[in-house]
Amino acid sequence: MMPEAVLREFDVVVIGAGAVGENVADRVVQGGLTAVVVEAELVGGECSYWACMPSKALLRPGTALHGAQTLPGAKEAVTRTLDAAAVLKFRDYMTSNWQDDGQVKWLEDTGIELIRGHAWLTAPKSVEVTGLDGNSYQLQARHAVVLATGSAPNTPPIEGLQDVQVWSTREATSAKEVPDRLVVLGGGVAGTELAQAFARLGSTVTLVARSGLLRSFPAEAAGLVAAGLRADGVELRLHTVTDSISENDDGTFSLQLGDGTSVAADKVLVATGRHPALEGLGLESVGFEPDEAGHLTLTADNSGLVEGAWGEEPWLYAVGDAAGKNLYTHQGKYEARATGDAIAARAKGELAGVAQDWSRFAQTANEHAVPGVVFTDPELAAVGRTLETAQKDGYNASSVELPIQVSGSSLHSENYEGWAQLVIDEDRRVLLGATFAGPDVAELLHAATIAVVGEVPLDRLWHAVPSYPTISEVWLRLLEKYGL
Ligand SMILES: Cc1cc2nc3c(=O)[nH]c(=O)nc-3n(C[C@H](O)[C@H](O)[C@H](O)COP(=O)(O)OP(=O)(O)OC[C@H]3O[C@@H](n4cnc5c(N)ncnc54)[C@H](O)[C@@H]3O)c2cc1C
Ligand SMILES: NC(=O)c1ccc[n+]([C@@H]2O[C@H](COP(=O)([O-])OP(=O)(O)OC[C@H]3O[C@@H](n4cnc5c(N)ncnc54)[C@H](O)[C@@H]3O)[C@@H](O)[C@H]2O)c1
Repeated sequence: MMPEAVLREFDVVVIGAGAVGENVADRVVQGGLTAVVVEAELVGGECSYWACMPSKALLRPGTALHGAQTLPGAKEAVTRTLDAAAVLKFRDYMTSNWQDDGQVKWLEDTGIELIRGHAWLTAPKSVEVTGLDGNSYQLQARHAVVLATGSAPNTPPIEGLQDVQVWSTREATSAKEVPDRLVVLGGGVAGTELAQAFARLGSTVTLVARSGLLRSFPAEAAGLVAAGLRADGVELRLHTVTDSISENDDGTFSLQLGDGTSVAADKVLVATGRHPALEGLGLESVGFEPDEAGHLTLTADNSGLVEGAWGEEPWLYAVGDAAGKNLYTHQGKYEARATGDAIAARAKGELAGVAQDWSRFAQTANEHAVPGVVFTDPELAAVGRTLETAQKDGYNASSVELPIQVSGSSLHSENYEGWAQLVIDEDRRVLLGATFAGPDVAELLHAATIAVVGEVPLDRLWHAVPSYPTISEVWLRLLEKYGL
C-alpha cells in the first residue's frame, strides 16, 4: 500500500535544482518568500556534473599545454604530451566526484528546502512528488510553480540508432577511459568542444556534421576553430549525413555515411542538439497538449511567465533550458534572477501586468545581448546579433572585421591567428553584436556585452582605450577601420 502523501505548503515550488532552479529559489527567498526545490538527480544539475564543468575541465589542460607549446622559451621546456589520466582526475575533482553535498549545504544555508524525488503538476499550483525517501509529497504553492527542468538530447533519425548504445554528452563528459576511435555526430558547440577534448586526450576522432561546423557563428570565426580541430588530427566530415549505424560482434560500431563511405568507431557520441525537458511533468493537467509530433512547447513572456496555463492568476513560470530560449547556464541564471524577483514582486503587489523591458523583472537581454563562448582552442566568443541576424531582424546594419594582429596577440603566441567583427546599427551608431575568434579571446567578450547592453555610442566607445599591449587593442583597430 502506498504511504499517505505528506502535505506541504510553500510560497514557491521549483521543479529542478540545476543552476537555474537554485538561482530562482535564491531570489524568491531573498524577496522574503518560502521556497522548496524538488530534484530527481543531483543538486547542481547538468552543468555541474555532465556539461559545462566536466567538458571545460577536459579541455582546459590541453589549451594550457598548447599555449605553452606556441611560445619560444616555454615550448622548449614542454617536452611531454597531455597526461590523460591526470586530466580525467582533474575532471573528477571539478565535478566533486558527482557528489552534491556542497550544493545541498548551499541550499540549507540559503534557507531553501530540498525534496529529492520526481515531481509533476496535478492541478494549478499543485505538485506531486515521488520522493527518493519512499514518501509521496503533495506540494501546494501559494504563489508560483517554476519549471527549471532543463533539457534532453535530441535523437536524430538515423537507421539503427535506437538499437545501439551510443554516448550522449553525459557519457562523454563522465568517461572513465579515452576511446581509441571516437565518432562525433553533430557540428554544434557540444560536438566541437568534445571532439577536440578527446583528440587531445589521445582518441582518433572523426566529426560528422550534416551541415558546416558551428553554423550559427560567422564563417571566418568557425573556420579558425575548424582549422584548430584539424591541426589536432580531427577528421571533419562536414555536409555529410549519417545514414545508418550498427554494432559489431566485438562491440565496435560501423557508420554508413551519405557519401557512400563508412567509418568505424569504438564509441559514438551523439550531440545533435537538445529540447526542453517537459515530458512527464503533468502539463496536460493544467491546459497544455502535445502537438501532432507529440512535442510539448511552452511560451514564456519576458518575466518567465508561461502563457495559457489554467488558473485564476498568473502562477506557472519556466526558466533556463526548460524555457528553451537560450541553452546557456549564464543566460538561464539571468532568467532565474528576473523570474525570482518578478514572482516576489507580484506576491507583494509590487508588480502588476507585464514586466517593463530592462527592469530587474524582465529578461530583456535575451532579445539583444546573449553572450556565448565555444571553449575550443582557438576559442570563439560572440554576443548579440551577427550581420545576418541583424539584417533579418530589420536593422540597417553594417559590419567591420579584421584579423587579430596587434602587439598583444604577437606577444601571446608565435603565429597568433584570430579574427574579430563588430556589427553596427547605422541608424543609432551603436553596437548590435561582436564576434572574436582566436586563442584566449573569451575574456574579451564581456566588454562587448557591456557595449551592446549599454548601447554605448561609437563616438563614446572611441574613448574606451585598450591597454597596451593587450589583445583588446583589436577594438581600436576595428573602430579605426570603421572610420573613427
Ligand atoms: C556538453 C555540454 C556542455 C555545456 N557547456 C556549457 C558551458 O560551458 N557554458 C554554458 O553556459 N552552458 C553550457 N552548456 C549548457 C548548460 O549545461 C545548460 O544551459 C544548463 O545546464 C541549464 O541549466 P538548467 O538549470 O536550466 O537545467 P539542468 O542543469 O538540466 O537542471 C535541471 C534539473 O532538473 C531536474 N529535473 C528535471 N525534471 C524533473 C522532475 N520532473 N522532478 C524533479 N527534478 C527534475 C534534473 O534532474 C536536473 O537536475 C553545456 C551543455 C552541454 C550538453
Ligand atoms: N560552451 C558552451 O556554452 C556550450 C557547450 C556545449 C553545449 N552548449 C549548449 O548546449 C546546447 C546543446 O548543444 P549541441 O551542440 O548538442 O546543440 P547545437 O544546437 O549547438 O548543435 C547541434 C548540431 O547537431 C546538428 N543536427 C541536428 N539535428 C541533426 C540530425 N538529425 N542529424 C545530424 N545532425 C543534426 C546540427 O546541425 C548542429 O550542428 C546548445 O544549444 C548550446 O547552447 C553550450
